[in-house]
Amino acid sequence: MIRTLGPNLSAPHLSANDPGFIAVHRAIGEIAAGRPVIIRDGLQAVLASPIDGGPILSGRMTLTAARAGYLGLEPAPTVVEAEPDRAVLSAIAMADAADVGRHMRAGSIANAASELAKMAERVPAMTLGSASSAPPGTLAAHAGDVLSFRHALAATQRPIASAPVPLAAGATANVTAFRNAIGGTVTAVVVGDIDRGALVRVHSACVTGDILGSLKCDCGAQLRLALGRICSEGGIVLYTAQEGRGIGLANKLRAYALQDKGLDTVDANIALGFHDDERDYAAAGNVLAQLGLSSIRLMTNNPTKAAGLATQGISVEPVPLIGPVTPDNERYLATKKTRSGHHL
Ligand SMILES: Nc1nc2c(ncn2[C@@H]2O[C@H](COP(=O)(O)OP(=O)(O)OP(=O)(O)O)[C@@H](O)[C@H]2O)c(=O)[nH]1
Repeated sequence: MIRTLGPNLSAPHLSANDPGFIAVHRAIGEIAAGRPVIIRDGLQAVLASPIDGGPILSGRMTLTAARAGYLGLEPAPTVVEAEPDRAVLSAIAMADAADVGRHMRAGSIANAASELAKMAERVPAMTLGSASSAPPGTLAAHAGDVLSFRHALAATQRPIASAPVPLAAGATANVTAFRNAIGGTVTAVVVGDIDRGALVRVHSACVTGDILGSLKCDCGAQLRLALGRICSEGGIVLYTAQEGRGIGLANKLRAYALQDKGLDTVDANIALGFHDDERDYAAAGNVLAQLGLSSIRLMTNNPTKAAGLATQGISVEPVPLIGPVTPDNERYLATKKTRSGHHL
């Protein structure tokens, strides 16, 4: 049983109506579309553009601590200075080996640039240019607001619509779409009367496993097992939009390509500049609280997930959820056990 010390009371610095929050939301859209944005901090202002899709602004590019460490540099946020060439910079940002020349420790603007790229589901490496060269109308966001954004966003989940849905797993669920201030969803699938100690699965989206039936992971099998259990015993599946452990589908497919070259699932994430797991459980905790639950039996083998929900003020008793081991997912599951500490 994982017990909490109390709800997470640290107040977000931003609220969804603040101009700073709205500016970051728009900046994420710009980066997702491959357009540069200005990032300000105090009197400083820098133009930033994603290496995977945006224009190359110069040979200066941000790297996360994870990517810097992977390249053999000090594992700290870094700015490299290289030839202003897409192939050279892309190799430094995401190839499995690359030579880095001049580099220096990154400041808050470069950190915010990498964070914006992550939130736009791009590789977290941004080329940097002079803000004075930005075309009129270029969006600007403040570095501090970028770095506070996720925390503020998690508190904005609201139920939008509900309907009964008959499930192949054997019961009719009440399905509710929760939406946050920028449209991100958590889907709550509720069967039966929910009370203290309810059986809950907080499932991270996996298009390949859940929908396509990929055999590389155990996600689809776990989802079906969890739906089967709530249909027979009552409970909740929260389907959260955290594809690829929070890096997004395109980056997960990049990670798969690196895995085919020999990296395991943890190192593939790190090679792309991400943590091995980019998820947090603030949105899921927020939705569980709105469903009136402060104490749950959580179907998971992942101690980080149980601890993540506990920091949101939910008392968690983990319940194992073991899918079949197959030749295709054997290595993936072994890595989850030995490197990510899953109880398998
Ligand atoms: N980055 C990355 N994500 C993956 C990979 N395989 C599956 N995923 C994603 O991992 C998430 C599921 O995480 P898992 O670690 O399998 O399981 P978990 O949810 O942490 O743990 P359980 O609660 O025990 O299932 C989903 O978002 C999948 O899209 C992979 O090789 N790389």
